[in-house]
Amino acid sequence: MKREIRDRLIIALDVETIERALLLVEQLRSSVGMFKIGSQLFTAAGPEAVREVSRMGVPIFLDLKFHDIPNTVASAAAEAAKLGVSIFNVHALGGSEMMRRALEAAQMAAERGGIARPRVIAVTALTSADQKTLNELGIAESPTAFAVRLAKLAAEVGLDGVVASPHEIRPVRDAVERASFLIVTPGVRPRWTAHHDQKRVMTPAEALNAGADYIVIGRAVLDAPDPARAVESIIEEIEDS
Ligand SMILES: O=c1ccn([C@@H]2O[C@H](COP(=O)(O)O)[C@@H](O)[C@H]2O)c(=O)[nH]1
Repeated sequence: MKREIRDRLIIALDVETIERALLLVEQLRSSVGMFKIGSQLFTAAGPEAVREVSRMGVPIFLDLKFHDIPNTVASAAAEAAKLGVSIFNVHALGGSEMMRRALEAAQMAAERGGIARPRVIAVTALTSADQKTLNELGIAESPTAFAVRLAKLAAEVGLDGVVASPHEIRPVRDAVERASFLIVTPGVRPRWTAHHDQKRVMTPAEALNAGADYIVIGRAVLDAPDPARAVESIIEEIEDS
């Protein structure tokens, strides 16, 4: 059971340098299943950050949330596949053609390179968004209805899953019949941390119990004086729940 929980933890390497990222990977690799490289590290250090972390032999979720015209996203998707990441994502708001082209391009690049295709997942409603945020954008639906609608679109296109807040896990599972549909869930907070800018939050245990395949954790671990100890505390909190 303990192994199973560890495998479902993704640590967000939201740091400024490759050196700090590699140190975190070294400290945490035996405690977590995957590492996420997002906008901060990728903008600071580029694809070399992905290559360096990859050299450490750990799976990577490339969280760049591609959202552009289909041709540009397809080209970026091919590059993501060539980097050998396990998962990358696009914004579902880019629409079905954009998502389909991303999937096809990743498939083709992986076949050409003789490597496994990364799983391609879609961001639904950002976990930092609440009803006010959606209203600002002219969206009257609740965050849950909005996220479920986008998840269904991603599933229809054939994507492998979604990024969804803890509050949308059960509704998405109910709406998408595919058992293998991956749900990756940020916006989780152990009992002992602040919510920061995250709005639709639950604890790690609640998110896993609701059916998340993976939970993503950043600041609760990155800001801790001892990141390895913070991960162990999170695992203990999950086991005690
Ligand atoms: O809807 C989303 C999509 C992605 N994220 C990313 O997950 C981590 C969460 O970090 P915390 O410090 O644990 O809040 C971060 O890299 C986000 O870019 C998200 O939070 N919500």
